[in-house]
Amino acid sequence: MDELEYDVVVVGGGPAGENAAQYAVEGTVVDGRAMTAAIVEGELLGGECSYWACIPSKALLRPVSVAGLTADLPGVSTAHVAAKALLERRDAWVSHYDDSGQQDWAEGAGLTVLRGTGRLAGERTVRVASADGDRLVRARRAVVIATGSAARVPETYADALPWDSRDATGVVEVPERLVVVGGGVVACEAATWMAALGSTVTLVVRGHRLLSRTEPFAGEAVLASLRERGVTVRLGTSVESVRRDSPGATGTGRIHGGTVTLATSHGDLEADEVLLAIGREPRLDDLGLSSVDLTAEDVTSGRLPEWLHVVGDASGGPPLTHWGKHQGRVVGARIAAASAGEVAWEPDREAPVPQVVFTDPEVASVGLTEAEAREAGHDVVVTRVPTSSAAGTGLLRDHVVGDAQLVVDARSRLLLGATFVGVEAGELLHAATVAITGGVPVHVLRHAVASYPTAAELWLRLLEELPRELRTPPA
Ligand SMILES: Cc1cc2nc3c(=O)[nH]c(=O)nc-3n(C[C@H](O)[C@H](O)[C@H](O)COP(=O)(O)OP(=O)(O)OC[C@H]3O[C@@H](n4cnc5c(N)ncnc54)[C@H](O)[C@@H]3O)c2cc1C
Ligand SMILES: NC(=O)c1ccc[n+]([C@@H]2O[C@H](COP(=O)([O-])OP(=O)(O)OC[C@H]3O[C@@H](n4cnc5c(N)ncnc54)[C@H](O)[C@@H]3O)[C@@H](O)[C@H]2O)c1
Repeated sequence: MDELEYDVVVVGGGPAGENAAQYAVEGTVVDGRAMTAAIVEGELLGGECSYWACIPSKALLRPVSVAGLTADLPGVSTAHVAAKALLERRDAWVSHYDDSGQQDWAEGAGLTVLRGTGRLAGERTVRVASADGDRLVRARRAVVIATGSAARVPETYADALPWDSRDATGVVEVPERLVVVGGGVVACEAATWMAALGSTVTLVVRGHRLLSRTEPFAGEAVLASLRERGVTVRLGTSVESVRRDSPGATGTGRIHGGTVTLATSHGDLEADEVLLAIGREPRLDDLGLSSVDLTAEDVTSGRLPEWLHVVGDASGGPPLTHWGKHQGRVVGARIAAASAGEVAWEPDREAPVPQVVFTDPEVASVGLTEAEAREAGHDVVVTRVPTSSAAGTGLLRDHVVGDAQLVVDARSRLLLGATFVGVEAGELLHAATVAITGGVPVHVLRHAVASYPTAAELWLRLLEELPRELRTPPA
């Protein structure tokens, strides 16, 4: 069997793994020699994000959102979604599922790409299996697990071959009637683009609200908007069994067989396809963890030997590309510093996790919700204003929906969390992330002047709503 050796071996070439490898080797010279790293990738370099998740979903959603905007903006003619052109835009953004551009990037960054499936085969050792045979790859310094996550498919659904998020982002055949199970991010975003492509969408949600990890007002705004665009949303509804006529593995994005019948707690539903969007799980099975006496739980709880690291969705942390990339940069820098006998600098304050849900209206949040902050024992002050309350947001379209909210700790005067719903929500969020990361007290934040008339003036509205005693420095 061929044997290879690198300083760092990263298993999984998604955004998290790519960043870990890049930061480990970038400019790092040890004993007069540049650090080397290999990325082991079993499918497409660039990972789920580039081909089946963030990129195709946002390529599909942006024109839908712009078309909605033109219908609400006098002075321009109203645009309509053209399904074929929309799917072509998606295909262009996923480079027609060809990763040669990513391969070029990796080589340019000095990284070696090993094609095949990686499994741990003892300490600092990865066995890479491919059609050309197996290779044993040894890591002089570190191995990084960056294998991402896979959609959850419970037994109840398995025989019906439901769509998962890969089918929804890679849609080729648009089902006439689509049932989406789940009320989270994938469900809300996919319902938006599938309805725009012409499906009659029914969202079946087990809980009593959408986007349950965000502030209730955010889920309510998305619920109203989905209903307005013709999506039927059934809250508090559980799926008890699923039956399908002649299921068939027809390929990603194609309808997987005949009519699907879902028996729910509120009666039967029939559809041409069912999209399962009920969460994801770290991809840690079949990774050879037992060869180093570890379990999947050891990995997700961080109980790892010093030579082994985990980043991205595989870590069990927030399954978001930017978070996985951040973990990748931190771990890569730690490996680089340790190789040089140094310790990488890291801030004391834990970085907050931002997220933008690209529904229309957008939902953007960072840090703690009001409920989470109270549960954590903070002395909480909440300030909330309509998103329409700044001239800069009002100018952007005729009907500005949604609210913006800050959650502040009254004792420290620090921002604990922020939620923006509506126009420019995703862009308004970063100021909150900066304020939390930098520990900027709200009485100082009031002096960060936003230009008139931009959406950022919403910050002024929010900070003006704070109680007077929080608007000036403590005596
Ligand atoms: C529909 C959808 C939309 C999303 N939209 C967003 C968004 O807008 N913004 C956002 O921040 N996040 C979004 N996410 C989440 C985002 O896709 C993930 O958080 C991100 O892809 C995780 O990156 P990763 O590198 O950890 O894993 P992945 O991107 O999953 O990459 C892991 C890589 O490892 C490879 N691999 C796995 N096992 C092995 C093995 N044993 N050997 C070799 N290779 C292996 C896989 O082939 C894959 O290429 C979305 C997710 C979905 C499902
Ligand atoms: N814009 C973005 O940042 C973006 C977009 C898409 C996905 N993502 C990431 O991908 C991850 C996965 O997304 P997701 O929507 O699949 O998961 P999610 O965790 O956001 O939502 C899952 C939903 O399914 C429900 N659910 C769980 N088990 C169920 C069951 N057995 N039956 C019925 N309902 C059930 C949950 O209550 C929840 O409403 C998210 O956590 C998110 O971080 C991010």
